[in-house]
Amino acid sequence: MPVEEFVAGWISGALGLVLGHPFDTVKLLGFFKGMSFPIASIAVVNSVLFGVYSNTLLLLTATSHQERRAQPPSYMHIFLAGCTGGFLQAYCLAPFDLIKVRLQNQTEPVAQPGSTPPQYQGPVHCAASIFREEGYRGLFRGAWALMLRDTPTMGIYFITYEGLCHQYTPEGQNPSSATVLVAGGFAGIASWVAATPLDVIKSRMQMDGLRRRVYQGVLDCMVSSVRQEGLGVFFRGVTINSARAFPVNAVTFLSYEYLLRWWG
Ligand SMILES: C[N+](C)(C)CCCC[C@H](N)C(=O)O
Repeated sequence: MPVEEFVAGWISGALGLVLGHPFDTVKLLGFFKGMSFPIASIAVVNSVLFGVYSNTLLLLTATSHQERRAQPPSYMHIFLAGCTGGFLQAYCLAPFDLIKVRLQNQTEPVAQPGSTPPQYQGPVHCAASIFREEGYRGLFRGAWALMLRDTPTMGIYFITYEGLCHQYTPEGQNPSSATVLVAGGFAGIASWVAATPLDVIKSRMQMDGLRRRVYQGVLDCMVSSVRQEGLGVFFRGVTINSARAFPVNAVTFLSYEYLLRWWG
């Protein structure tokens, strides 16, 4: 099994993440400041995404990453490989994302003298507390919504990227850096716009269970959110998600492409 894609996915994901971090922190007005935890989690998650995507394409089309420029796979195959990558990465992402959301939603200031300390002191403490209070399954709270969010939208992600690269690149050549940046940026926006409704639901499910369980499941969470707040609830955060998605995914795809060209 070719491993370059896993490594390239890891490094490129980390670079994109460094760029997107300020947006991510603003998004929930939280104080998720440390970089080491997100870097560690993106290492796993992005390498699973790109590694599984590329190896699924290899299975479906019997072409390696290098051969695919000359023999481009069909959009159906790209979509299926993207969905497979998205599904598996969502499973790996679930506990990390849960911890991120729980930490970002803590509004108490960090350890001020005299005040009650925040419930979670950091990522490791947060993971341990969830495990203690909500069990192993607690670490996967919201995982279903996350899989529903990422499976189709990672298909959209790769289709947009490959489609735009194909459109602006002469037959058989590698796309230029500018093309990769723009195609990557728009791939990020397209998939985030499509993912935002389930992103909202996912975050609510992840916050549920802290005190009293409010939602019975994904569907119940959707229905009661729409009843209380109207359909607009599904677009909450779509602007900030898109603003973040462009630079993050432009850099992610650029470094991914260049690392693979460099090694291949
Ligand atoms: C599928 N979904 C839209 C959720 C994400 C697509 C892009 C993933 C990228 N690591 C990022 O953080 O932007």
